[in-house]
Amino acid sequence: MEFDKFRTMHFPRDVFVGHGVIENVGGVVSRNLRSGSVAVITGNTTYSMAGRTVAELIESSGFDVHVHITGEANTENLNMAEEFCREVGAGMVIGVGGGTKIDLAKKAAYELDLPFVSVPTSPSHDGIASPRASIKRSGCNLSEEAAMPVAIIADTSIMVKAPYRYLAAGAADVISNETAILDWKLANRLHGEDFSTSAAALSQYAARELIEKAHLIMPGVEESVWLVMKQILASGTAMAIASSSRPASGSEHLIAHSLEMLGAGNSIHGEQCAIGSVVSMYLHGGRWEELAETYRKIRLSIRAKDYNISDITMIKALSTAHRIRPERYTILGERDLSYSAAERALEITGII
Ligand SMILES: NC(=O)C1=CN([C@@H]2O[C@H](COP(=O)(O)OP(=O)(O)OC[C@H]3O[C@@H](n4cnc5c(N)ncnc54)[C@H](OP(=O)(O)O)[C@@H]3O)[C@@H](O)[C@H]2O)C=CC1
Ligand SMILES: O=C(CO)COP(=O)(O)O
Ligand SMILES: [Zn+2]
Repeated sequence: MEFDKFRTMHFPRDVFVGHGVIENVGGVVSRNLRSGSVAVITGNTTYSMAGRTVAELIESSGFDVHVHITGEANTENLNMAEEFCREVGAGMVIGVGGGTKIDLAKKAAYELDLPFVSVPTSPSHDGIASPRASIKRSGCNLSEEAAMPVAIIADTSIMVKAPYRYLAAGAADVISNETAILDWKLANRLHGEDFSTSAAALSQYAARELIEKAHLIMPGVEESVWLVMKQILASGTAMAIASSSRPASGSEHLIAHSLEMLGAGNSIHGEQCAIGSVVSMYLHGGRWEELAETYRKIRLSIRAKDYNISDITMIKALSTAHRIRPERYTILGERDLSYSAAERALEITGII
């Protein structure tokens, strides 16, 4: 019998995590830059937190470096980042910042076929170590294929300075893998969707580690950033194995995306995923109370009103979330949840 299964996976060749690892940036450039200059994509705040240091370290290693300061991850800023890389003759793109700067750099590098290096300054979600980028297109921010970092330099002494809320959100993004895996298994059982045992095991391991160690996730503690960052890396690797966000994105992410489109108040990605995972676990008939308790331990609210999300918006977001990515089957099914069923699920779980 002929064996015609194949899959291509891309992994980083260097991963540096911990105190002061930013010092490794010069070495990373010399190992990965074949020709041209280095383009550093960063933000206003993150330039002073880390972007400037990255540029100085690269320059003092003898390379030509150019800095581009940008804003949110939308198509306009992506086009400008690509244009900048072309103008400066970039042979490598380095993203220094939170999720938005990493995604712009990652997608620009992918479009220009250049090596990409991720220097996250905030542990806000697992996209900082994955081959996926979320570029806002027509109000939607589903992740899309992008460059896998050739190197990740996650300096915990910089990341601990980001507001604690981002650390809790990053942890929640990984913890919410619990429901993503249940959804993936369901899609495999009901529709024969391809399932990777290794990607699922890694993704679930990352979530379980953070659930078991939630009491150690605290504001202002570098060790907590280390703990979460390790599992962000594991979750990103699971997505690299699957060449898809499937191991880390199921119904809870559909609810998060649905909220983004309908009005997510002042919530950020990981907080939306936390809310989504609790109600989704309830719909799966699983231990949603364990998830709710874990989020309480890491000081992350799952109450919609704490983010200025109205009950009506929350109910509508849950009820219609399945429409967002119809090809990715989840517990939300293929029809809108009835208003009363969605309302009941959200009331029982304490979200509204
Ligand atoms: N690729 C993927 O798979 C995923 C991507 N996303 C996307 O990621 C984005 C959200 O990322 P997120 O990190 O929350 O948002 P931002 O990149 O906007 O960062 C949030 C804020 O934190 C600041 N900041 C970052 N690091 C530090 C630090 N060390 N100290 C002080 N301030 C800091 C940033 O400054 P500055 O102004 O300099 O940027 C910014 O003002 C969204 O676009 C979302 O769609 C979400 C999930 C998955
Ligand atoms: O946020 C992600 C994984 O945590 C990416 O998920 P999406 O592909 O649903 O955008
Ligand atoms: Zn996510």
